Amino acid sequence: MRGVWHTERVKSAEEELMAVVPPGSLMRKAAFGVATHALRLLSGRRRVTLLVGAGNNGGDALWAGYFLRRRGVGVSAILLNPAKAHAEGLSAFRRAGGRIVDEVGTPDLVIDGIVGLSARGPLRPDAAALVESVRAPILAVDLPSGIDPDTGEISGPFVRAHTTVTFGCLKPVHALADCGDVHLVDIGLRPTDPDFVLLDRSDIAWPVPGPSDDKYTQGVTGVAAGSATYPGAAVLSTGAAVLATSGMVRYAGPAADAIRARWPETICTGSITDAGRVQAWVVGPGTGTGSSSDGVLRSVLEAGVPVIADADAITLLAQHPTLWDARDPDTPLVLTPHDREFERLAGPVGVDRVAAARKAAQRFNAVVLLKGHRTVVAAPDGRALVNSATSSWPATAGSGDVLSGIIGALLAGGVEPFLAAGYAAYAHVLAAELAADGAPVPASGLMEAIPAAIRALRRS
Ligand SMILES: NC(=O)C1=CN([C@@H]2O[C@H](COP(=O)(O)OP(=O)(O)OC[C@H]3O[C@@H](n4cnc5c(N)ncnc54)[C@H](O)[C@@H]3O)[C@@H](O)[C@H]2O)[C@@H](O)CC1
Ligand SMILES: [K+]
Repeated sequence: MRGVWHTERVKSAEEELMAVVPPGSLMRKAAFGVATHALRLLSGRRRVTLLVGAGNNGGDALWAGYFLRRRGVGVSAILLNPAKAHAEGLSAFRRAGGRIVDEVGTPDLVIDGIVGLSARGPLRPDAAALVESVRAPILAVDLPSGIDPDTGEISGPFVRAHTTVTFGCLKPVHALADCGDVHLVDIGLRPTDPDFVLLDRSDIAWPVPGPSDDKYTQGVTGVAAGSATYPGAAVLSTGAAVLATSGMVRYAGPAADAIRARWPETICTGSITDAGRVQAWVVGPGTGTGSSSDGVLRSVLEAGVPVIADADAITLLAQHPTLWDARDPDTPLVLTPHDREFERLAGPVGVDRVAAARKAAQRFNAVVLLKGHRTVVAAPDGRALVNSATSSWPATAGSGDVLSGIIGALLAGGVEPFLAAGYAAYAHVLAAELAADGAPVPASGLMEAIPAAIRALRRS
């Protein structure tokens, strides 16, 4: 599990550290890390251009230029604001034989030291024009300039980085925006209590049966999904639950025939009232928002077991707030909105997706999984994680139905709701990657790759 810290917290941790280390040493450590990664990217080629802004980010770039010069690399620097360029960095760079130029030229690598942690908003026109003229790969110092450090928002021209070299700890931009390959350089910073986390494969403890388990003890997943119009949503959600657990899956709803035909191991009933006992309910995919769906959602919320409410269930909760009263406040609930569903429920997502999910999680006393290329999971107790897609293949019809089934299986297996949502998001992305293998994949293919994804997770 890797932590991510907001820039204000990073800056105060840096200030504390700077007070006890020799002046300038942090910047030189950071810059040495930049130069090391630049040499790797250059792999023998020898021309670098630095884009140098007015702050310490530019200072890092100039010191990196100094270290590169000492390794015999030809380094030129464009000073965006010559009067405010970092004084020590600039004199070291000049001493080492670095040149000040006006144009990017044709280097093998460009180092972006335009702005770092203190920047807000897109690149200004002069910087944007320079970046536009770059043809070489760009190594960003700390973060790609023009992208908001705390939210990853892109609101105008920005740097497309091949690689980002950052210092001390990860900041939100590294989890929420495309920074290329991200490398972390240790400068001695040791912040605690991250603002949110990123899960690694090795963090995921998928529930597996033990010698004394039977089909019931592993948790029975109930699925209340699908309709005459959308039986496929039920097939995908139920199938995902079947493949994500070796416990039992019960289906209740109007798509029972389709489920029986595709998933013979499922216990099917037409109605939620005679579904039997389950340890978690999945509700919402493809149910529609009519009065019978409203009744089903009410019954599920009253059942007193963990619930994952997806798709139409979210719209129903937004349309009929009295439905919330059906839920015992202690009943764990996971909501899995995409942006439009989120807006119906809690207002516009806005630019800070983590803050939006966190606020909604507190308001609804539920785990909120906000879907996207970067999926955010937030818990009512303030915990949050971000799970990045490795491609956009999961953005396909029915993909969300599959995700809901995986979450349901994990909830039924006793995984706590925040981690159930996080593990499911991770496995979902991995299944999509394995199934796609470079070509479009339908949601049914993604679903069929769930066992391969779990196998890969358990091997790591
Ligand atoms: N504080 C520390 O201990 C360390 C800081 N380091 C570096 O210092 C950076 C932070 O430095 P600073 O706080 O000086 O700030 P920045 O280098 O992020 O730049 C701030 C400057 O850019 C201007 N600016 C803000 N938004 C802009 C925009 N959109 N376009 C153009 N200019 C803009 C500001 O007016 C200010 O002059 C980090 O990102 C990192 O690279 C590293 O040297 C490691 C140690
Ligand atoms: K930068």
